[in-house]
Amino acid sequence: MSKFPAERIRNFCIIAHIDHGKSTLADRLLEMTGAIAKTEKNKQVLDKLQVERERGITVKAQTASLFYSHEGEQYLLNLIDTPGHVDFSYEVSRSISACQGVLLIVDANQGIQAQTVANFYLAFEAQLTIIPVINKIDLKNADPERVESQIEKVFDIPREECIRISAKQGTNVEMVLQAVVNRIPPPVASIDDPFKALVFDSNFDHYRGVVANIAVFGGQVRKGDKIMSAHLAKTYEVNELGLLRPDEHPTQKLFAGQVGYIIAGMKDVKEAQIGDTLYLQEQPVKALPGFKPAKAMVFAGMYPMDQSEYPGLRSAIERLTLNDSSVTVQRDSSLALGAGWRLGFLGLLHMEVFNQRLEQEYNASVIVTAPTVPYKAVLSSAKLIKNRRAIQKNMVYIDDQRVMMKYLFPLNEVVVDFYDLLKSLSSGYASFDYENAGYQAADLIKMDILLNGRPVEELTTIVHRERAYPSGKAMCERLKDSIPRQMFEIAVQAAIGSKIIARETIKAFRKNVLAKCYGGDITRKMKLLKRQAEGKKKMRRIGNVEVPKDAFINVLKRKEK
Ligand SMILES: Nc1nc2c(ncn2[C@@H]2O[C@H](COP(=O)(O)OP(=O)(O)OP(=O)(O)O)[C@@H](O)[C@H]2O)c(=O)[nH]1
Repeated sequence: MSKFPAERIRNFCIIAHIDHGKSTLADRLLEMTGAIAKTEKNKQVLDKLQVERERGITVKAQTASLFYSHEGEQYLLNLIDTPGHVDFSYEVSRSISACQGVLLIVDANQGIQAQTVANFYLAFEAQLTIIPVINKIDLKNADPERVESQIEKVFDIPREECIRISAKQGTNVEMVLQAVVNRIPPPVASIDDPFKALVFDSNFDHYRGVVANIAVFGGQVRKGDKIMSAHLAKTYEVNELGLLRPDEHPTQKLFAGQVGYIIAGMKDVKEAQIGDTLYLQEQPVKALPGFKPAKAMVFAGMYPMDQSEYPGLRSAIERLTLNDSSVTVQRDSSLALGAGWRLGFLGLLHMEVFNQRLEQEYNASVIVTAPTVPYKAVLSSAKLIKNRRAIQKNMVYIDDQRVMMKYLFPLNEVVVDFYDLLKSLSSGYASFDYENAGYQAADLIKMDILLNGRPVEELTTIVHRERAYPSGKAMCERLKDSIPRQMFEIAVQAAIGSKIIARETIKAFRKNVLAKCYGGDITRKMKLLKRQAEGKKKMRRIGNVEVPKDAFINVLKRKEK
């Protein structure tokens, strides 16, 4: 690719509340600039992961470089599509650091939602140019007038700046491209400076090692150059580099202002830290500011199904955390489950997605324990503090139909199923976002779960004293439903210290899988026994009780989704 002057480069990301149409707009922009063909098959092309396609959500930010001709000049537009769900907002803040502007998409029917507000502030604080785009104007009950009023009121952006589009039908999408060129400033990056690039994302490829996504803030880099990373000060030779269109498109060089990928023989995942600065060996530079580390909100234990799978699972977790640096990892071990890790996530969906990616992309099978939130314990005898429930902080009317409320909540109340509950109570109309407000004193106690008298440490929870009885009862009931009957009776109990507060009994039952097999068809018998053995692999033995691995996470959910 020929050298592209920074004045004709625009770096922007698409941010929005979940389902407001980011990925659909990205598809249209890719089609209109010829990056992908216009076919039915090309839907949500930037959602590459299996988990994204299955769940219909974006979890990873993706980059695509587009060429766009405007008034006789060719522009290079670097687009980053970002996730909408609260649990992945870290991806959004990282993407923003590589951009000068954002397209803030708002659904013409739903209007401003919690994530619209949270993402707006991320962009606003980073002082990026914000282009409001009202999407889905083709919907029967679209009300772009109302949404424009909301944007004016909540974000103080004049309504004239809003672009009304239908990403699905392609209406006015050309106006979005023009606005990107006309309103977003080019990156401030000079080709005459020494090479300096920010690693804003990275991936592990089984064959080529680390593939780092970089934004070039100065100078240029070419294949064969010797580069160093500020973090470890190790030297690497650039093997390959290029643009993401959205697939890798190798080039000879990357220049100031460009966004692309680089492969430089980094074999160890620890070598490509997200937020690191790359520079030429002979031209050291001052490191770029990098990122504030993400703060884990939900913690859970992860263990291999079988201890022999420990090394494999360890490298899978290391590689996946390279791709998702917001996960924190600490080694841990448990009597029942053996050696494993304690992982920190930004939320429950984040945890589920990480688990699913481990299984799908790394073929790793794991046991996940019940999620918990961080507490600070004061070890003193009687310090009883008043219960603190949600406290309302403020309330703003966005218009006559919507109100934005701020509450102070115990995190424990929010992480497990608050989001699902809020959605179902409000028939899907309410949305929410949260940020850490620090620790608060509360009257909490430790509740154990016992199976035939033996405590299952993975299911120990910290609960509010007033909630202990109903929560113990509910956990016992759910465990009763998740543990299949076995050859002996099983007592499921919840206890506070030595006091039992709830109990359920699972009756004895002998499952004879051969019962229906009359006569002597040995191959059929073997098949049935094999299937039973496979089922058993998904179980963990605690004392003499076999517990399905899903039980560890299922018991904490109040309702099935
Ligand atoms: N009617 C209509 N539907 C749209 C339009 N744009 C997107 N949709 C639909 O809205 C749904 C969500 O669109 P996506 O593009 O996946 O939304 P997203 O914002 O990328 O979602 P996340 O990445 O999960 O946050 C899909 O069913 C789209 O087909 C539009 O202009 N009109």
